[in-house]
Amino acid sequence: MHPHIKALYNSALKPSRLIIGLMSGTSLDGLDVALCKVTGAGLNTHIEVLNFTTVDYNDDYKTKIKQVFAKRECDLELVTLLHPWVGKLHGNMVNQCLAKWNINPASIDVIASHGQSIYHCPQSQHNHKSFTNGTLQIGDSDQIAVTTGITTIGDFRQKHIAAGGEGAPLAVYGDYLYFSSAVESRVLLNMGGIANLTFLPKNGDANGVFSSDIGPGNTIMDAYVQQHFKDMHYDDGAKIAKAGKVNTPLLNALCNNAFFKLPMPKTTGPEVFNLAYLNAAQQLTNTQHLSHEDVMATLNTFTATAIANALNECAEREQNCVVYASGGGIHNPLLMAQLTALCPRIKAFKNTDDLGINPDAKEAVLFAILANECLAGEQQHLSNTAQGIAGVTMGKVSFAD
Ligand SMILES: Nc1ncnc2c1ncn2[C@@H]1O[C@H](COP(=O)(O)OP(=O)(O)OP(=O)(O)O)[C@@H](O)[C@H]1O
Ligand SMILES: CC(=O)N[C@H]1[C@@H]2OC[C@@H](O2)[C@@H](O)[C@@H]1O[C@H](C)C(=O)O
Repeated sequence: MHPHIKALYNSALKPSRLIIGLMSGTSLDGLDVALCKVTGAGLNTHIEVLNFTTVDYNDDYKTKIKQVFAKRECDLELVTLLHPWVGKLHGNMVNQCLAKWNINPASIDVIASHGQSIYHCPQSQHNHKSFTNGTLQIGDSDQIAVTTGITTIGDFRQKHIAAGGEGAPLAVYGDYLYFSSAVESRVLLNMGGIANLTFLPKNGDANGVFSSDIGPGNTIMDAYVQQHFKDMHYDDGAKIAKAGKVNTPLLNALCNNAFFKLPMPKTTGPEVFNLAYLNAAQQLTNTQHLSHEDVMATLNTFTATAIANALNECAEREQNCVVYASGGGIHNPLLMAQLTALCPRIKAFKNTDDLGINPDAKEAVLFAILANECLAGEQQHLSNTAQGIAGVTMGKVSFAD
């Protein structure tokens, strides 16, 4: 037997494994690195996050990725070069974290790497009759494995697509295994660049479970701030939005998009919700003259409205749903206040902290769970074609040498 296969086999047999989850989201703020002790598998999974950090990206990374990010047309040579370059960078970032945490790389069973999404196009979004769904993540796992010396499982989304899914949201698998409750109906709400939710009705009935993107999270607000406010990446504490007034015609135009009319589950991305989307809505409503504060106030309310509509749909399906939020949006006080006001039928708004997972680390932890399932899961517990949940094991294995 190849020694790497033997090592993986031994890892799979252990009662618990050390797995580093890596997530690089659509906000391009940094690489989330979560060192997890994962015990068991399937519905008996237990997670302890031993260390978590976000390694900030420098301007060079952001500039390079933005040249190809969510762009229908771009330099294919640059995409080809970025794939190994991002992988190597992520590998180096893991090495830095391990050194800082004083952890021997040999003690890590595997790295679980999401990579950097650069384009996402479900069938509902592209106009090619001869294609189904597509998504592309760069940051080659072979580079991470060779750079760190640690076996790396990556490229999770392609199997989902191969099995008929849209390649996202994958959160549903980990959310179901880790957060479902027999006594409480839960909605796991993540507000990163794009907002998504997982609906977990109480009683553990897997047939009612689904996960869906629901609209922009921070993506348009971030893009607007970056375009108009020098050296700012986002609207810290919603200070800009709080100083403005919502423009109703612009808000209505922003809310008028085919994506919002599709039933859940569905996926989207910054390919749709971007500055061009805002510009088109401003032109339509003749609101190009608005102050930056008024635009940000309107964008904040647009984001809250789209999220609230989806949460209210969940509240109609199950009474007394409790929302457990995660992602950078939880740090936006205006967004959170609007959500609470717009969702009177949601029993309570909490953070995943209340369930033992740091809300900023949640997505990186989810990929650690997916890698754990790839390695030690005995079978796929969740499968529901009608809800876009492919009953497959995801992830590709890269060895260090
Ligand atoms: N103090 C704060 N005030 C307002 N907004 C904040 C604050 N802190 C973080 N955010 C928002 O959270 C964003 C980062 O969120 P997060 O790291 O969850 O995104 P991501 O993982 O890249 O996204 P995705 O889940 O779509 O892949 C920031 O760009 C910003 O918009
Ligand atoms: C293609 C892609 O990277 N999609 C991300 C993005 O960020 C949030 C939302 O859009 C979600 O669909 C997905 O990530 C999470 C981790 C998921 O798959 O569950």
